Amino acid sequence: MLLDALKSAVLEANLATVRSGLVTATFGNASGIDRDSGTVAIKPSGVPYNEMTPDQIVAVSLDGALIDNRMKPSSDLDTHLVLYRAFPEIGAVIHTHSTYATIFAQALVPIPPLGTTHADYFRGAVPVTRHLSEEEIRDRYVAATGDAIVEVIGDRDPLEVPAALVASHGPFVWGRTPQDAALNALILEEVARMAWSSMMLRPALPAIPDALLDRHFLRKHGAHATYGQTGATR
Ligand SMILES: O=C(CO)[C@@H](O)[C@@H](O)COP(=O)(O)O
Repeated sequence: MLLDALKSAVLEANLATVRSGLVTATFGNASGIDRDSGTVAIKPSGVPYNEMTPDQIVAVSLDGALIDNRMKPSSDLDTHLVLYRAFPEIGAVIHTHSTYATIFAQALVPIPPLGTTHADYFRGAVPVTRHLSEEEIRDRYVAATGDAIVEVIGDRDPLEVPAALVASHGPFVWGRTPQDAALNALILEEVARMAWSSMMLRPALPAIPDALLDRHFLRKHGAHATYGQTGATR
């Protein structure tokens, strides 16, 4: 993908998080990667979304070297880079402080799969990371945040659980494309809100048959599906 096209797609994903009500002020950040060149494009740090332009999107290499240095890259850059290096399947990463997902992150509670809406996008609970050690916080906070996400996803397919809640911080979400990641970030907030409300309505919730959850996920993302807005292509 040409760098200009990648920057435009990344800008659009950043603006989609605003339109979806997932970010306020300058919180959050979206990035995308062109796997052929190993170029990552990410939101500039601290720039108000309503003033953001494609040429302000910052390009860096997968090891973090600035390709163009007109703007300072997002302060969460190293988290995004850790995820791109660990998950070669993904093409975009989005971080938000969306309200309900952040409630679960602050409460250190995974988002449970309480319904088929969840199952359509996330295979199983959306996990919460561990807290970072004092040394990690002091010496390599942003990169260690990415390490904790990779650890909590473990050996699962990152495209089957395209999100994790960073303990006491907020969600990081990903997908095959910036558009896919923006949709996953929106759905994550929706299922977090549904789960929180269901848990308030009925604290002792009945279990859902795994067969129902699996059917919904595989129906949308079966082994030969194309992820993203268009859903399964089977
Ligand atoms: O996670 C946080 C702050 O906790 C960041 O998303 C937020 O400050 C946005 O920083 P950037 O503008 O991307 O550097």
